[in-house]
Amino acid sequence: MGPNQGRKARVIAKIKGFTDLEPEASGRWISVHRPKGDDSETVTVSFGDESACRKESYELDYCYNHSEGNDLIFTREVKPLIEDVFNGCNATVIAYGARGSGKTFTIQGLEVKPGLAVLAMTEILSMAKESGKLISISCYEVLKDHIYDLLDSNRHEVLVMEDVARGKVQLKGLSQIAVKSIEEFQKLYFSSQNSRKQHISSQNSHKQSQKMIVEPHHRSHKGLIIHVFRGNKSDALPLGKMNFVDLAGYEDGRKKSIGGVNLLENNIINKSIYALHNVVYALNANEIHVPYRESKLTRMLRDSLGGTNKILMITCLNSSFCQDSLYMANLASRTCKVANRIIPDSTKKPKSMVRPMALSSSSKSRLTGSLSATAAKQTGTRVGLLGNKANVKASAIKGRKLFNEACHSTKTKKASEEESLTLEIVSTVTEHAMPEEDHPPLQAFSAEESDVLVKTSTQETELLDKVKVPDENNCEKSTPNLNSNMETFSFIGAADPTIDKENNLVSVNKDESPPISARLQELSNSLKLLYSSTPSCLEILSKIDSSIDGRVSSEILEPETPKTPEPRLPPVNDKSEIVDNSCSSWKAFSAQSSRMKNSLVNEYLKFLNTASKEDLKRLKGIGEKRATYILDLREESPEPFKSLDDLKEIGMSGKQIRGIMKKEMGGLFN
Ligand SMILES: Nc1ncnc2c1ncn2[C@@H]1O[C@H](COP(=O)(O)OP(=O)(O)OP(=O)(O)O)[C@@H](O)[C@H]1O
Repeated sequence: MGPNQGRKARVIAKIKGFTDLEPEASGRWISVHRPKGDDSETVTVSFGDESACRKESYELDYCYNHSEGNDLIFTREVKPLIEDVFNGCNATVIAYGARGSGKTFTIQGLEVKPGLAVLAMTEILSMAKESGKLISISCYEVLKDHIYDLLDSNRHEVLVMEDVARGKVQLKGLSQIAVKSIEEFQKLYFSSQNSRKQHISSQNSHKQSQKMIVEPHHRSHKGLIIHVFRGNKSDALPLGKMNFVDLAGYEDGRKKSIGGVNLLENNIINKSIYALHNVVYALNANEIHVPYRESKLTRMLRDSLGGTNKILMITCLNSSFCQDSLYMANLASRTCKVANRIIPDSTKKPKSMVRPMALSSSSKSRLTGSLSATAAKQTGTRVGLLGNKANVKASAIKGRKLFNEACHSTKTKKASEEESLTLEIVSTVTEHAMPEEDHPPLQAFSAEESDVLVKTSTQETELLDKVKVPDENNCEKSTPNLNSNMETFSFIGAADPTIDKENNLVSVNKDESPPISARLQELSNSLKLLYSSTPSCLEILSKIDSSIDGRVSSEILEPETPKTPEPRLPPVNDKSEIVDNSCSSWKAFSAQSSRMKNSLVNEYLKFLNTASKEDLKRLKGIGEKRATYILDLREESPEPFKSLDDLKEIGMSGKQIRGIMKKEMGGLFN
């Protein structure tokens, strides 16, 4: 593996080999410049044939050309990661790129031309045999932000359960099957990856499957997890794991026709590709806030991405002209960059190269799936409420990253260390404040319940007990297969040393929001504080409240942390004093008040975007029907409510919305 410049993720590219249908001459579209040959620290990938007056160039960590095969990529890039896994780290290899760019060929391969996962498994099994380690695998797919178990004949949905305090993730319902030979692995792996169509036709009566039948062009991310244990007995603890992810092909959502592919599905896919790049960018740039929560995939991979774990991003590039490959190379190059690496060439992109990442309006974003809009808003809300400088800084950094052309992280190392230190203290307190035996039960929670902090240690032990290994002496009998009694279990390692402090700390303090009730309470307290220090403000506030109009929703700004006003306050019950002497106080208060209202509006919208059905029904004006409709909207788009105007979509008039907001917010003073 080439030099990594101190970054945890390496971003490389692979130009697809030629198939019989593609003439080799078409490969001239991409050229690679390696200044120091194989030892180049970075390479430049240029697009455009020789006659083109202008070439697009991108800098990446490395690029394998069309004639370089999976064997070479394995030896140089993946093999070193396997050593890390046997030393207790997690590693993740992710292939992404335009449709048909060779992702599956790279990860899975063909029976005669094994892909990286198969080559890795061969090596892992050989190392496990030598060192007496148990190996098991899990296969899953992420379809429209839902995860399904591919080793289970019923394709059960898998739930992501997070032990936020420990930075661990449990994938509840995900099968693990112990494997001892490469043949056994290939049989399981290949059939799991290729058998979805059969599954659909054989499960016609199943509701979920029926849904899939009407969408024959569905695409999904597919993943393989290779689990390495410390020993070879069923009670062995996990040592490390290796993930292989074959992301669904990128396709520009603005194309007039995307070949019959569901636009919404395409947007969800693209959004999750961007989300993954945001996470890798944040990790590479050592940022404090890592936006794991922006997609199901990043949430589920969280414990493999952070800390000392390793990531290999493989950008698969079509060998003949493909605009989507250009986008992907552009994205890869941004992910690859850290603050001190600016590539003059790739910053001069035509507008079309950046538009997919720009902020979009509320209604448009539902179609275009603009990640940056979502990210900025979500983070802003969280940051504003946590009310700490480090958070604000993290938000600012985040807002600038991948999806802002000119800016890069400017956070100094010192600042980062200071922030980490603060976080570490908080984390330690959290750990010690809750004795092991007092941990509440492990809970499965979906995206809408994901703000809840969950502790898992006792359950981990229980789950570990359930790990089953094929009988040493009767491998044939105990080897599970897809159609027989598979040993299905889900667990997370009780003493997994690979979960690092960084990841843990970020989880506790940066990435999690308190539940909505706590967040509203916090705002309520700020308002009460403000009110108690300026009794006359209640009157002013009520005037302001009654003047809330549609503009609030369309002018939602990045919310800021409410601050308790500093200025000296006029005597109680003396309104004339207020009028005469508090012009600047009034301005401060007025600005503060509108910030708080914006915060509340954002919280309200966030709640609508994330809350469970039961919680939704607690809101005034939202009954069973509306709650169900809201959940339906969220199925279609992960964040349907971006401004109060969007509430019109659930049949609420502007007047109703204002009334509801007034009642909800008014309730804070009860
Ligand atoms: N290096 C290569 N050499 C020869 N053929 C290749 C190579 N890479 C890919 N192919 C062939 O190109 C076709 C598309 O490749 P593949 O299915 O891996 O693309 P993909 O990116 O996974 O597609 P999708 O986006 O649809 O998932 C396949 O027929 C595959 O066998």
